[in-house]
Amino acid sequence: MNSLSHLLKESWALVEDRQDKVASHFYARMFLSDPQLRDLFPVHMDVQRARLLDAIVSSIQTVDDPVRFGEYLRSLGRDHRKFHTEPQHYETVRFALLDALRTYCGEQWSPAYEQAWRDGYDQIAAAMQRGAEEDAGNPPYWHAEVVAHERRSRDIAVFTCHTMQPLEYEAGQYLSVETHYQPRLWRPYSPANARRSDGTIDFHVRAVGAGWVSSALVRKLQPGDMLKLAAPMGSMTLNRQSTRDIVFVAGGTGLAPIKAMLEVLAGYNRNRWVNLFVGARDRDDLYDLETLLAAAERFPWLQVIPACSNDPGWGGEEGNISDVVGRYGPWDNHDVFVSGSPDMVKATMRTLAELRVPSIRIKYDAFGDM
Ligand SMILES: NC(=O)C1=CN([C@@H]2O[C@H](COP(=O)(O)OP(=O)(O)OC[C@H]3O[C@@H](n4cnc5c(N)ncnc54)[C@H](O)[C@@H]3O)[C@@H](O)[C@H]2O)C=CC1
Repeated sequence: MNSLSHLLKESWALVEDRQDKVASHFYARMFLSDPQLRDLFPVHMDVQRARLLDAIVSSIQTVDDPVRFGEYLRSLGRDHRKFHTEPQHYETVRFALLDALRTYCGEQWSPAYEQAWRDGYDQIAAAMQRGAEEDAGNPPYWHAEVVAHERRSRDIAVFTCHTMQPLEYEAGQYLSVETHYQPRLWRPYSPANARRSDGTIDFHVRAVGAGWVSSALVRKLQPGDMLKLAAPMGSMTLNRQSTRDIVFVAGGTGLAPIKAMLEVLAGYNRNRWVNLFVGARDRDDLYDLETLLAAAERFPWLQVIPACSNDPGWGGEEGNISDVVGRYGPWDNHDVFVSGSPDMVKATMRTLAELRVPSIRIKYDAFGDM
């Protein structure tokens, strides 16, 4: 660890257990110095409170690996164009961040910490601004009209929208979505299809307890509604050069990006065997099984293994998908893609480690509950 990242981690550890208070102070300072910034955030700040600070702190802590995170930060900068972020906003955030840290570290704050946070923040801000500049030819976000909406289970919906301008993304990536039912709350979802020439995109969404956006997308959204979609992010994409067989592991609506990659493979694959493991709580939640089984009939290289974790006797594999994939191994010579809740991803990574799958062959994009 170089000294910059050591100083950042050491100083963050001093306030980590009071991060709620650090966040409140940070937002208060930010809105005080630039009241117009308040308009960029949702009405109910409690939902948002942890997000921006979390993102900054975890980004800053990656400064010791600029190659790996450079692209991530640039895409974050592109994504932030949806907020109409201006260069002076980065200054305001920097001021508020340092003030919050200084206040909560108290006497333990030192000039070395101050310099480390300034340098770390400047590096991420510069990478994000570069990303935003490179994307200047695209709109800050895309308008899309909902053209179809279907409830597939108690709380899962599949809907299709049509973007007014072309939106380029790679199968496996995600983009943030905003609906007028929950203004200024952006949540990430993955297109569930390869890019189409007609500009339509499918999304799979489950309404989860506190997820206001996901609930609105499942329960209120209807054809004719408009959505905003921000720039694509994420690195869970296919490598066309690879000749290795593939294992896809999907938990719940984490199936969406995997289905998009499967569609891309359907266009060119001849000789890579593909095993698709799909986990759901019960039979009702296997909301796309018929389409997947039809694809397996059509493509001899595809095998679909569905499993239910909470539906004893449903007639197929039982248990968490992370365990089911382990029962079918070894997978040490495969490219593996994992998509689902953060806990599902973690459990699957443990199984894959036990099966000695090299981590360099595993791709995942973990993002929080939606
Ligand atoms: N909608 C989208 O476009 C995308 C969604 N996701 C994520 O996928 C997740 C989908 O959630 P739900 O549909 O509610 O899934 P869920 O909670 O119903 O879980 C589905 C299956 O995943 C496995 N699983 C869940 N928790 C596990 C654990 N702790 N250990 C091992 N296996 C576990 C089990 O096999 C379970 O049956 C969300 O967290 C979402 O953020 C990820 C990528 C894209």
